[in-house]
Amino acid sequence: MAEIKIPKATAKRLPIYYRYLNILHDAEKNRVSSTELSEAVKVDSATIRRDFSYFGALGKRGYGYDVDTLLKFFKKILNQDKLTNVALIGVGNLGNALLNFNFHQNSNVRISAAFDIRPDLANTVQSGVPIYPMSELRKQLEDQQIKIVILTVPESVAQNVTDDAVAGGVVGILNFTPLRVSVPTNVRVQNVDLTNELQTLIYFLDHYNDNEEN
Ligand SMILES: NC(=O)c1ccc[n+]([C@@H]2O[C@H](COP(=O)([O-])OP(=O)(O)OC[C@H]3O[C@@H](n4cnc5c(N)ncnc54)[C@H](O)[C@@H]3O)[C@@H](O)[C@H]2O)c1
Repeated sequence: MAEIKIPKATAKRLPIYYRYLNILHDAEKNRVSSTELSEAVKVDSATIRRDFSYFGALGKRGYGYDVDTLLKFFKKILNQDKLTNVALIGVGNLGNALLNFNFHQNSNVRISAAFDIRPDLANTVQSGVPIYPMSELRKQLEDQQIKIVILTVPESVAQNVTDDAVAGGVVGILNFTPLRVSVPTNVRVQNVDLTNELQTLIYFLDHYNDNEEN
């Protein structure tokens, strides 16, 4: 399962499919056609069929896709059957908001540790998450086997903090800072930029008058 290589665009759509399949499952639906799925998740059905084809012949002509089979499959591929602990570095405005937002309710991801340089924050608990001083970063990452961090520190320290996290064994970074951090090739960085997202939204509203994915 882990060896399946899928295009990035397909990988991005997997959580969307997964969420909708859960809704179907809760509604006790046994099967779904690519057309139905297409209308629900707003991805055209040819794309859905192509996406699913990367995983082998999962659908049957005239029957559609078996919801439970798909669900099991996606659960496995998205690692939803195991809890992933992530750490957050930088407990400021944005960091606090993310700590407050309980990821665990909707997914199997949980922020299990947070770090900050502010001495008054160290050894406190915010939104149920323990805050550690930066001096404990490596030890905690290693002890808790955390491989993913959310980066919400000021831009000026983002590279240094990234280097420390990578030295602690981190292989995935959700980067909220404006800096495009440099990492070794085995580390993956996902940048989140709300300004970009807003600009993309405005672009699509200006250029397309329906909400089909183009
Ligand atoms: N991607 C987005 O859409 C988006 C939106 C808002 C903010 N941001 C970015 O997120 C980051 C945080 O923004 P904010 O408003 O929460 O800032 P903030 O100043 O409120 O918080 C930053 C926190 O990082 C801590 N910190 C500073 N240096 C550190 C270090 N070396 N190690 C560990 N912790 C350290 C500070 O003590 C503070 O608690 C900034 O880089 C900002 O540009 C991104």
